[in-house]
Amino acid sequence: NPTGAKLTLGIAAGENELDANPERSRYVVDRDADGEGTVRRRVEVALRRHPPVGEEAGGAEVGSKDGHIDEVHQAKQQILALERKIQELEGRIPRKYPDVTFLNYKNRKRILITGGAGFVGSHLVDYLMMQGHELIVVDNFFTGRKRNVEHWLGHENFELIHHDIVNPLFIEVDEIYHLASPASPPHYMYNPVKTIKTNTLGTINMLGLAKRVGAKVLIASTSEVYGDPDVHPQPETYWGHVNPIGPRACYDEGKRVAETLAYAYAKQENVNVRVARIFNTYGPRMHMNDGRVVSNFIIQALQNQSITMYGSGKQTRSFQYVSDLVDGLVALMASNYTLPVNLGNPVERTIEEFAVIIRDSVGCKSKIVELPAVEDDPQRRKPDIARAKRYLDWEPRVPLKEGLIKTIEYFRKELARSNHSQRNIFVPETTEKK
Ligand SMILES: O=c1ccn([C@@H]2O[C@H](COP(=O)(O)OP(=O)(O)O[C@H]3OC[C@@H](O)[C@H](O)[C@H]3O)[C@@H](O)[C@H]2O)c(=O)[nH]1
Repeated sequence: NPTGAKLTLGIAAGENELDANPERSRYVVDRDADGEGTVRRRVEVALRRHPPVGEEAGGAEVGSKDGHIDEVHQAKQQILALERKIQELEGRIPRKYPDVTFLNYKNRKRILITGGAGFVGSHLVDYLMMQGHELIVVDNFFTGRKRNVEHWLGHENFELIHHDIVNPLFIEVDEIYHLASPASPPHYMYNPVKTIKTNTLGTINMLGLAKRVGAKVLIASTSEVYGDPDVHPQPETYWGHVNPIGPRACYDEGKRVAETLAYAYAKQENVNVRVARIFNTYGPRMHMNDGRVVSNFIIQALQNQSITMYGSGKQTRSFQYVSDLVDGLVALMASNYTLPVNLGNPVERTIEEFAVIIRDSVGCKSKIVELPAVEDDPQRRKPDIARAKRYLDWEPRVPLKEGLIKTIEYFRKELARSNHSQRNIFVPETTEKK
């Protein structure tokens, strides 16, 4: 609560009046009179009808003193529950924003981040906000969540717009980080047409906006443009090996078109573009139901469930921690380098090794089970990051073990939170074949 005003619990019918209230008592939770009235919640608590003494013939029992005590006790319990809820809500409203750097008008940029409420986007928001820039976050909340950016809500440098970039957007900005798109295979395969639209129409809209207002635009592409690669590790000069009609094509080909569009706008319309090919990334704020290997394995391990390996587990990936990616994105935007740049951690591991690392890091006894392989699953993946090193002076700094500790801690809290609010076992989304 930025104003410092206290939330208070007001009781429309005070405790002493409960006896006299025949129908319901209404509890109104409101702020102190701070003039804002922004948080206002009403909770109606249905009470058992308590007729005034003597209302019912021979009803001495109903209106008895014991009945009374019951109801007062019940009401007290409900008040306690409400008070706990208020404490929880108060905790969620930041009392104070992090201290952002002050930038003067000349150095402060207006920056649009599409998908800014998502996993990667929200970390980038934090970084750029701390640097003192003005941020406009656009998200359709398909996979993004308000929770990821709620700590900035109300800040004078921050704006959140619920908008789907498949539709045009007319705003004035200096830079655009175009991150919007589902990125987890089960999510992007869930609605392939929407995934293609986001990466084609959405990208056209962002490039059109960049052209109109003269903004620099960074397109978030992916290691998936290399498909199931027959060159290893993958340099940016490799053209890839993608099945254009397979289940992953909506994303792989969508991102390939996004890159093609970027360079077409650069050539024809002089738009200043940057293209980041992002390799597998993990960290806090991944959705529990993300469905990618990091979140699935950690959640399974934390619950002592079997760790689900798709196929033999001999396929490889290279995992980068999200803060390294954010550094790379910012460095790329700031650079003069316009060709695609791989951003990923080149330490490669098999998925089986990865399962063991997670199990050991969590310290559980989960079995590692083999499920049917995923169609068109890339078999080897490792970025060649020579270009990023040379032109951005960038390379990942966070070792896997260190990043995993933070990520496991995050998922531990997420699980506690979800168990508290609903069920006991959380089953991560998997592409397990039935
Ligand atoms: O529960 C699981 C989930 C996944 N896996 C396997 O783990 C590997 C990694 O799978 P993920 O779903 O995490 O991610 P993928 O590498 O397939 O795709 C990712 O590539 C890079 C990014 O652009 C995207 O975030 C995403 O498309 C795959 O071989 C997959 O089959 C499992 O063995 N078990």
